[in-house]
Amino acid sequence: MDFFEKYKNLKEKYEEKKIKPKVVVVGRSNVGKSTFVRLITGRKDVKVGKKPGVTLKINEYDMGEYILVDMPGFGYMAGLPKKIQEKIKDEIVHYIENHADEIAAAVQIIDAKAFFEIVERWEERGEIPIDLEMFDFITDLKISPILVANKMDKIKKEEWDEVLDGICEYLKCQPPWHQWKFIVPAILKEGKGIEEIKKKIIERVRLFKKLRNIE
Ligand SMILES: Nc1nc2c(ncn2[C@@H]2O[C@H](COP(=O)(O)OP(=O)(O)OP(=O)(O)O)[C@@H](O)[C@H]2O)c(=O)[nH]1
Ligand SMILES: [Mg+2]
Repeated sequence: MDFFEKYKNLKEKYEEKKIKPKVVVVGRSNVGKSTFVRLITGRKDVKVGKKPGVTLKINEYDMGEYILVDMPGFGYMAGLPKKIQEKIKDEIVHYIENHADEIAAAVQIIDAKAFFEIVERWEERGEIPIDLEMFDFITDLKISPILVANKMDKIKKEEWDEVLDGICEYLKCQPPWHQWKFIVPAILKEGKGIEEIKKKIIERVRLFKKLRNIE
């Protein structure tokens, strides 16, 4: 390979890297972020686990059209010192801030059942629940959200609408939930909801590229 060929390859590689949009996966610890990443990438080496705090590093996966970014969980993690929790949250916030103009979408995953308990507990203390804070943070940066209400298997089918409408209200969106295209109920451990999320990711990635004249 001569010098120019080598240079051309490098340049192409660099440009490819530069223009590939990112899709970040965020959520509290143990909500199913890595379960989702494992499903969508098909990679068996993505660790999932019963204990919170399984993923402590930011991991990037090349999905061809975009880069998928698996984040550590934010918020309380049993057995993890508060200082480390704060450090992780700062890392996530900085990553998103520093890459905001490259992020085509944020897949925010919540545990639909635990969500209410946690939100109420924080509000009683007069604090802004971290899930809502994260949602506001993402949307303030003009990043398109995909909110995945996971672990719906823990909720009776006849209560689904009520629960999803409740989540909607917390996000300051008027119910009914299904008028909002960004909310997806899911049971990721059974692969349910994954196709819907994939479709939404691709829609947003393509729109992102179109608006920026990429390709
Ligand atoms: N009941 C139920 N459990 C699920 C579902 N999806 C994932 N889980 C379980 O939730 C636990 C946590 O899953 P992970 O994917 O490791 O969660 P995470 O958000 O990556 O967690 P951290 O890396 O600790 O932040 C595992 O035991 C999963 O099997 C679901 O749809 N329903
Ligand atoms: Mg994880």
